[in-house]
Amino acid sequence: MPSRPSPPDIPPLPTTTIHHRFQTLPLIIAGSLTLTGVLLILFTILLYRRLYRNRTAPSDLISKSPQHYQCRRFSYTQLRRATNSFAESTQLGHGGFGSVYKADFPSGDSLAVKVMDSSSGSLQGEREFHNELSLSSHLMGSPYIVSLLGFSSDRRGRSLVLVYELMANRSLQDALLDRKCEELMDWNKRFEIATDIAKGIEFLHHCCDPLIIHGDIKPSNILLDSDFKAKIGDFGLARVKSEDLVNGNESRIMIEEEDKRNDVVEDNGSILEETESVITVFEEGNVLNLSPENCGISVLTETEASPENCAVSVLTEVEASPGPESSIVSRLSPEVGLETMSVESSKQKVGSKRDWWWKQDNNGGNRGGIESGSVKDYVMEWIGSEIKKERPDSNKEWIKNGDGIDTWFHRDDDASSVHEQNHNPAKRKKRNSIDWWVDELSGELKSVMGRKNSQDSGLWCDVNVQKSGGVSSTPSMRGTVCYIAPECGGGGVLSEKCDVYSFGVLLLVLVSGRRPLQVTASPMSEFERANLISWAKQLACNGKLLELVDKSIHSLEKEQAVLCITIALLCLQRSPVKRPTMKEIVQMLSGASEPPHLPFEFSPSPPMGFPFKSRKKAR
Ligand SMILES: Nc1ncnc2c1ncn2[C@@H]1O[C@H](COP(=O)(O)OP(=O)(O)OP(=O)(O)O)[C@@H](O)[C@H]1O
Repeated sequence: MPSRPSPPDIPPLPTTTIHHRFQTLPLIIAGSLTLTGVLLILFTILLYRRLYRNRTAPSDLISKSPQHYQCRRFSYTQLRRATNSFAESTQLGHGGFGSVYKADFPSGDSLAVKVMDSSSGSLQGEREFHNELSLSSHLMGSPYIVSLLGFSSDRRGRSLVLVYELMANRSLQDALLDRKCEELMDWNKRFEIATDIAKGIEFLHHCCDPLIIHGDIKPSNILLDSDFKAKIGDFGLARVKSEDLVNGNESRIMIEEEDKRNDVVEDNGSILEETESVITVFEEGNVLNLSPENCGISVLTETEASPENCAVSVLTEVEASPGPESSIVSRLSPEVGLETMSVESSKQKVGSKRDWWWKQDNNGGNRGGIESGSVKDYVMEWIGSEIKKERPDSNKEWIKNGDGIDTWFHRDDDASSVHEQNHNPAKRKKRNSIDWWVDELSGELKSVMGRKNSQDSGLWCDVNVQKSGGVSSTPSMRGTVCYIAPECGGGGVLSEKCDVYSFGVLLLVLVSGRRPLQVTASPMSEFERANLISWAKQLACNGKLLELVDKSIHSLEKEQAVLCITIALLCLQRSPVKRPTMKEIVQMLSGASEPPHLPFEFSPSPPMGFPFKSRKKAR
């Protein structure tokens, strides 16, 4: 029998191979698991970093390393030693996002050191830090700009410090309004300061490359050296002029907007209707903070409240006639009507509401600071409490009877009436004093957004509005209440004409030696003077410009003073296109061009013979 072929011999697997396979499989699995894990971790880290960067760096500036910037890097220890561990005795002042210290180095040099406050977790200080650094190289070469000399920052960006040249007399705010330095009582010095500031802004707008808009011109950002020569500082809000602005697109939009607004004004003859309000964009870290400490309403004592202080007289009137502070509140409210219109980039009208500023309260959004009630009530309550502190026995009759103050508010001897009677007899629509008082507020305060204590307490309400960093053209930039142009507040478009407006307010402050809004204890009849801008307009209409000049000034050059006020009023025109450029202003101040005429709406009728000799220099 044939034998069945035996199946081919399958060589048995070597036991080592089987063993090896059993050994490598788990290794392979473990290896791929580890690799996947590592990749996942890397991916997560990258994702986190990207998200974190987006959250913290709205401008691409922040992604740049500090080494990118051109000024010197100081070690934190070096600065700490030079400031005696940032001792209070070395503090020069403090702003919304940090304190400034005098740093004395072993070399004998003294510098100013600004420590950005990071304690609140706000990103604004960080933004300003990077903004200043990125612009510093463009700002060199002007004698009218404070030099940024260096910085210090650790790798995690927790301690951010900027180092500047030391300006021995600190800010104009401090020297003129707080310390009332004798040197500044000389008219020539004030005029020189005005001219230097104008030249500084002219440099930003017309000379430096790229052109820069400061965005926050105000006395606390004007610094004075040992000779009281002025330089512009604090470029935390500055930004490069955008292409649109360079190409004139912005002007076109503004002209169109202006034309529309003028139509409205024509319709109803009310300046209040002309006011443009804005949609407010609250950003992280910007909290409405209207605590009394932050409010710069000055209620001066009676001794301080000389007429030359242009003060509001609440106390005398409190005694003389009925009507409590609360009457002021009730009278103020209906008068402050604002048309709310978005000036976001879309230029789309998104809604309309009245009483915008006064009505904003803490009930919505991420605002904080006020527990209940409107800002108006809060501020007025504070004014009231200040008055009561001054005169605890103030007449209780006020509370029962508000007629007196009503009567006062309905006085119609204000500039509007003068103007309307002079220029437009057909439209004798009377506007009372409170209209004038609030006209400017409606423009400036609508964009109020909070920030922490600022020592720029020269303002009606020292609440610096939202600042946005970066030199990009994001529409979230803000300036400071009372100095910010109406069209720039609350996210409006920033143009160099916003700086021109702020310069106008600053010029009035410089000439009058007082804050833009100031409440004092002199006669109630002076209440209309509380708002410097509307008071200046009234005086212009009445042909009494020189009444605005600080009575403490000696060696006054009347012609120059009138020139300054006239330029200020030109700068304060609501229409940005009507405001002069900084180049024109420098020419006016230096006498290189013909002296300007008052804007039509503020000129008395018959037009005030402008008391200038021709100041134009022969070329
Ligand atoms: N280079 C400097 N030399 C001397 N003092 C300075 C200098 N820079 C700032 N100061 C003083 O420190 C104060 C605070 O300045 P800072 O720029 O921080 O805030 P501000 O301008 O007052 O307010 P904010 O920045 O909130 O608008 C100034 O008002 C000024 O008195």
